[in-house]
Amino acid sequence: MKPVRGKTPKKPPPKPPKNTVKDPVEVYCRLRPLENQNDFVCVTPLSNTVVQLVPPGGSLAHKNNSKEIQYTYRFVFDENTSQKSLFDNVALPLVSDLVSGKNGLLFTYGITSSGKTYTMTGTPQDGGILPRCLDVIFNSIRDLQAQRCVFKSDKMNGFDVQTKAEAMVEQSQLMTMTPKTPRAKRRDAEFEWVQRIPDETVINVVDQDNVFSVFVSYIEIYNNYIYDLLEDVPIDPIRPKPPQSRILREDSNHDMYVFGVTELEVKSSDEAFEAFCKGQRRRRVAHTALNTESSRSHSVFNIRLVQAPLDSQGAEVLQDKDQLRINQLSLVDLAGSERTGRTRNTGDRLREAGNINTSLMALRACIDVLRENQTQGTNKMVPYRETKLTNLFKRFFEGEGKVRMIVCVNPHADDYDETLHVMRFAEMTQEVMVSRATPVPSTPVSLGLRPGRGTLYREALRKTKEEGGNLQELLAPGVYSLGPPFPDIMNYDDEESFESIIQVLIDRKSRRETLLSDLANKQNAFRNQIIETEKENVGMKQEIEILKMELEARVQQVRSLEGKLSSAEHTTEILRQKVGYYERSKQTLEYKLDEKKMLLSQGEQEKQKIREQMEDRLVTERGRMRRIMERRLAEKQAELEAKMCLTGEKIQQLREILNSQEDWEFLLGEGLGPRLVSSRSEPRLSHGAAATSGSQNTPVSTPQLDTRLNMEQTSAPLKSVAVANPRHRRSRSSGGEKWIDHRPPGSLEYGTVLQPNMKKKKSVSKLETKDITGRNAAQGYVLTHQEQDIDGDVETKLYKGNVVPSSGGGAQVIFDDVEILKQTSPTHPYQLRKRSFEGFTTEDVQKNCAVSVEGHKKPPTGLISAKRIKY
Ligand SMILES: Nc1ncnc2c1ncn2[C@@H]1O[C@H](COP(=O)(O)OP(=O)(O)OP(=O)(O)O)[C@@H](O)[C@H]1O
Repeated sequence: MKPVRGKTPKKPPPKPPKNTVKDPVEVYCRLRPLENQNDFVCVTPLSNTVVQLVPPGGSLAHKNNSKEIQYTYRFVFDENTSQKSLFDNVALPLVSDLVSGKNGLLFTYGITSSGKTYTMTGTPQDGGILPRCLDVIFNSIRDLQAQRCVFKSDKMNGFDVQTKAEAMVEQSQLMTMTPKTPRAKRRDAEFEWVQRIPDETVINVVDQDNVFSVFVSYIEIYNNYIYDLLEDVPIDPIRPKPPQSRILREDSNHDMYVFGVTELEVKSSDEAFEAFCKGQRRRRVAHTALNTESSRSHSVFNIRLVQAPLDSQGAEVLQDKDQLRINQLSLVDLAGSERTGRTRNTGDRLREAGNINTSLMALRACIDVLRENQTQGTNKMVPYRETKLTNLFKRFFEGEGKVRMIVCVNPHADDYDETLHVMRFAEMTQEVMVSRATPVPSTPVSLGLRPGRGTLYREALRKTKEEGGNLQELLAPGVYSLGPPFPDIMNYDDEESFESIIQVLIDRKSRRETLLSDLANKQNAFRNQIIETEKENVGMKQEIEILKMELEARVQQVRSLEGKLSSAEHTTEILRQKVGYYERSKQTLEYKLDEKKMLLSQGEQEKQKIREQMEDRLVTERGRMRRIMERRLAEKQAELEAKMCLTGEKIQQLREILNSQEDWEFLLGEGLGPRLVSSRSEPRLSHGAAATSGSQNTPVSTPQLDTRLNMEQTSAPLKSVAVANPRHRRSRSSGGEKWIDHRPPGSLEYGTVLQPNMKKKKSVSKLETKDITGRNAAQGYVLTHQEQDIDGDVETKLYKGNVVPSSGGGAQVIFDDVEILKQTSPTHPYQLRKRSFEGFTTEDVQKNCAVSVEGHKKPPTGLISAKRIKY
């Protein structure tokens, strides 16, 4: 049968369903020893699983009064833990898984100088996890390694399988393509590594019917760029250029891989470690040349183990690509997790630190979402795509296998704040669950390959070698043949030939019997196995039925939830539209409000302007008024002073008259007639000339009211003016008294019954001296005064007084009553408004009357302007 070639294009077999059993991410804590034993520590292990953080004075937490915090991990390794012990506990199970066909991820995490690199790489004297992993892998697959180039990368993260002959051709091509150059003198550090003490551990679970090949790749993620550290392109230290970065691609299994990365097939741990050293060297040179810092990058060392079953004879690898098993152990040394603020970086360093943080933050974010999805049943998208690092890790978190993390801690008190973040994140990481790898038999039963064939073959090979047998013979027929080929029989008569044929047949018969009995045993075993499998099958079927029912119920539940979700989405959409509408309305209103505010402020400004103008005008007006008033005041003062001067002069004259003790009769005897004196400009003892002009100038329609009629002898000297004597006052009620009814020309008839009671009267339009002096003098006097009031009505005032003769022959009228007649309507044309004397409404009348009514102690009842009347 022609073997199936690895290059044959074939559809990959469907992936087996993912294992539902899940294990948490295992987190281990390692404390490194202090550099200076006298330094303060902030981290102390309390037990194998618990570690305690105590905030030192000066830390943020201490300022916030935080207390000590305890974190629990799968195991806590104190500062005395050896590299070997750590490896055995943490990494060895991952190596064991790898050779059993399972994936694994191990990463170290912590702040700078916490011992990540020490844990991962270690020292030549005491290797870390990486060299030990390589040692143990090769210790375990030592004799089971495939010939070089039997497995050949298909450049798409997979492998093809080649025959031995093809592999040989490939090898020779490789050798010619990469001629061996004389190795440069090893540096001391590398030489030390060559002399390292390897780990002797061997894993015994390795399938002896398989062959193995180990491939390693080494990449660095720096500023979110991936660099191939095993690439054979020299770096020019004089004119350094950044190396070519690599991209990530997805393979046919939807796993991410670094496209075009150099993957070296290594046949020993030394060779593998040399590749690692080469990568380290390249990393160092690149970082030195570009003046960057290697501890700020993440380094990923991938070990891929390819295994395939041996063919039925146990001699060669089965030429079936589908039977290849490719598993990976990734060892990751993450960059320091310190934050930018603490390191006070600038420029490129800041960007670098930012990128470290970005990828570490992205890792945290992925872990947070994973936790949430797993613990709360949500289905949020995990942001693996955020960074290259998380994208590479996706296959481990989403696929099957083990994920382990070593959180490295420097217990130094100065690092407390950063360490706190690291430990908190590490503890949370433990809540993430990863599917356990499904146990898959290394050689499928369907292939009908006999277990142990590899061992048998190798044993036969060893024996043949030892016994000096024909190796070719052993290799040619295979271990399960019935024996060596029939001898060539040239002559059938030859006895010896028959003998040898008989011997061969006997051997074959006995071998056949052995094989038959072996077959019968195998059949029995196989039958039993089938029965067992059948039983399991029945159980599984029942289980499947139950699961189906559960699934159906879940599907219903999902449908109902989907319905709710869609209605919620609908509601959300409506609400979103409403919010949009309100937002727009708000904007419009805000715009209007702004406009109003603007108008308001303009109005305010105008108001302010007007106010200022008015204030200016007021000030001007006040000034103007003040000037007018001052001028008037000055005029009045001057007038008053003039009056005062005149009054003083008159008083002086009066005093002189009084002092002269002349007889008043003498004055009357002079024959001087009385005359009407204007009271407006005259004092009580008026000057003759002034009195005459005052009486003549009074108009009829708006007469200037005289409240006193002082009838004096016109030619009398000034000193002859009489003083009113109240004792001389006569009563008007005496029925026989004679009245002078003085109506100035132009007076209107008032034709009412409300006439003053005057039996004897003499009507005059102009008062003569003789009317009130002498023997025929009247005793009463009535002055009719008419004027228009503010309502437009005619108001008639009848001023009544008594004529009192004065001692000098003159006479004086003393007013004691006024009647006011007012025409209010056509039917009652007149109405007596005031019956009794109520005082006088004009200032002049009051003034003169005040003198005339001297002697009254009280004003008459109903006096209108009592205060203005002097007694
Ligand atoms: N467990 C340990 N025992 C002894 N020495 C240790 C241990 N851990 C770390 N060291 C020492 O501490 C120093 C810093 O360690 P290391 O370089 O591994 O830190 P790191 O976390 O990798 O730092 P970076 O992030 O800068 O790469 C080294 O000199 C290392 O030898």
